[in-house]
Amino acid sequence: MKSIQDIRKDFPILERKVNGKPLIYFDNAATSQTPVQVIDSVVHYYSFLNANIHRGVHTLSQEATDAYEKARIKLQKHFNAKKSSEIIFTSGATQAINLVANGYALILKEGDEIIVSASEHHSNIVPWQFTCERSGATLKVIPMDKKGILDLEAFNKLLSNRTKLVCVQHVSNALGNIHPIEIIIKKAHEKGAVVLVDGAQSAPHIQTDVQALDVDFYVVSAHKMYGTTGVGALYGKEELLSKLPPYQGGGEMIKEVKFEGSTYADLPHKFEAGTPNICGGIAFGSAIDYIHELGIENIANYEHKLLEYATQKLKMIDGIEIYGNDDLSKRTAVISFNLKGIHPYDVGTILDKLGIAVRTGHHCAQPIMEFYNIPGTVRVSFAVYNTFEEIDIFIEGLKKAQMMLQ
Ligand SMILES: Cc1ncc(COP(=O)(O)O)c(CN[C@@H]2CONC2=O)c1O
Repeated sequence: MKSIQDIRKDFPILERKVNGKPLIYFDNAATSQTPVQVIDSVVHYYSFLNANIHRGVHTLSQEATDAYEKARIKLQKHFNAKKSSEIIFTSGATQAINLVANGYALILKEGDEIIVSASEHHSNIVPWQFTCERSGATLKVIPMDKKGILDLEAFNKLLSNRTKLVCVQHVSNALGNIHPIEIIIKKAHEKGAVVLVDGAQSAPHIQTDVQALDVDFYVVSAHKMYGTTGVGALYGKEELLSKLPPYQGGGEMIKEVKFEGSTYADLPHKFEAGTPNICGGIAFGSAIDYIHELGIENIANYEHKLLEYATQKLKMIDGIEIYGNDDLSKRTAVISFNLKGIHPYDVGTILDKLGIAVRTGHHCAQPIMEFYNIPGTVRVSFAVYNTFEEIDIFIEGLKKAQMMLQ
């Protein structure tokens, strides 16, 4: 992998100052920054390719279609899907989950059960509550321990022939814990249940092979993996997507429209109603190229070093409480913590004055905050362009905040 200094040159935003200080961007779990390779892809699209896709007779439309479908193939290869038609472009992980949840709202019935985990992001809880409200199915929750580790014994007891869906995150956005989805998928399949894995926080750091995992649905957001906002993808097994009713009607997704009734397009278009985020999809392909240029293993190994270094420095601060798995080998580079007697929001506000961007609050994981009986946490999350020196500045800033706020 090229040097971190050379990688940083790929991200123009890292030249920014915030409140007169060099930006230290530690909010990568919320959204990653965008390399010039992806920015150039956006500029190129609107400078040379912009046209509506799929049915245009003119050259521009064909070129834009080719670029969009090439990006789909890049995603297929990156996630090792059997077919490119198993990759559905969405506006992000949230829409991808809602697409599946709305379909199953028409399939499930009273007495069926959906299992989620106590660690989920709201995007992988609320859509399933909709599904249950609309179908009469029941939502069950895998509990976690005080380190945020899922209780697999309890999961086994929850599983039954009533279980139709198991929907869990691969990595916790609030704690960074990596969950054992291989075991979860195996156990769920033994009971005939379908598994959706929320890959929003894992895809930027963990190479995911959907066929090896035998996962049924897997969702990602481009903006968390060096792409742009407003685009993501759903992977689904062809045999399941074929049976899933579409929840968005309109152009693109039809074969024939008659007032007496309409027929749907083949995959993937059945689930891609309307004009998609063409530019975002093409730029997503450029983001995948960027990840391959650096090597996802190299990215993860470096981020892990940052995680170890920051954890070791944080643990030396009196009055700090760090949440999540103590075994850093089972974590991505996300650290949620609190300083005794200090509200996370106040810590984040002071760090911002020092040019340091962290996230504070419940991180769209309110059940986790309720479990710990806290209003929220301070969350730092690293990416491949962060440095050990930035961590040192952050630690000094944190100590300053603690002195000011105690
Ligand atoms: C685990 C997880 N699932 C789903 C989502 C939803 O992704 P989209 O917003 O792209 O649809 C997020 C977003 N992560 C939030 C966003 O800001 N900070 C976070 O931790 C997430 O972390």
